[in-house]
Amino acid sequence: MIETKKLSAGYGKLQILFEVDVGVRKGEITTIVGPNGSGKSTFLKTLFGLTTIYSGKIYYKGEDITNVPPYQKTCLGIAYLPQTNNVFANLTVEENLKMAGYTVPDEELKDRVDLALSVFPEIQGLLKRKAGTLSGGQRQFLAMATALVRKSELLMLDEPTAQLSPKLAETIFNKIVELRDDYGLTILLVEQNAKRALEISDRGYMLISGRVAFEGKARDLLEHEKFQSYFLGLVEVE
Ligand SMILES: Nc1ncnc2c1ncn2[C@@H]1O[C@H](COP(=O)(O)OP(=O)(O)OP(=O)(O)O)[C@@H](O)[C@H]1O
Repeated sequence: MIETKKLSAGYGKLQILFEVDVGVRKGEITTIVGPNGSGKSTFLKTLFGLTTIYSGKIYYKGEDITNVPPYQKTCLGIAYLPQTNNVFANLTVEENLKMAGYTVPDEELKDRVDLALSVFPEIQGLLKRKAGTLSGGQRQFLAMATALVRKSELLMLDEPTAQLSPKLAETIFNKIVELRDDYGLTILLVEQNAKRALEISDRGYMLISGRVAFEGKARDLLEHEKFQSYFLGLVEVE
């Protein structure tokens, strides 16, 4: 679905990613884990076109989209949900949902909003509330719901469970699984809660200092000695 080939990128002259090869398969959940500052968020930003690319390529459905600007990527079906500022704070929940489908005819927009609300009933009673007044979890639900209204095919989520209670985080993980299983979305996830994220994932990548340290089936990664050691803090990963 989306694939990078030897992708090197950063901010201005500050290089963060070094020849990163990642492949995200259609209909799967792929998770990127790694220590703080290893470049996980930068990788998502780079895929969406928000950093400086020095070399390498990004392919989406086989097409080279390395130099395609963010708004066109949205039109291609790519949704990027950053950790914060992922909704319009000054608009109501309802306005956010309608904005996501502003090019869609009214009748169809209504169907899409109804569908999004059936997946995220948590925001059904909040339609007239300004999005800026929502809790972190409710805002995350709304952000994911707007991707459904837009009919995005690839959803890139940057730490969607950050600062949420364990119970709410679990609900978010369940929604992500639902989006894959019931709506066929392809998901690329960056998560601090690496263990739980890999448990719901098909494939995983570990990024260390801007390089892919290892990759594989999520289950294999969970059982990988290096991974276990790293996350249990038993040994240093080189
Ligand atoms: N806008 C920016 N300008 C310059 N440097 C940045 C910018 N954003 C991030 N960085 C730097 O890029 C490096 C990688 O950061 P990034 O946020 O991608 O890591 P991460 O793996 O997502 O970390 P975390 O788990 O802490 O969110 C860090 O050294 C960070 O300071």
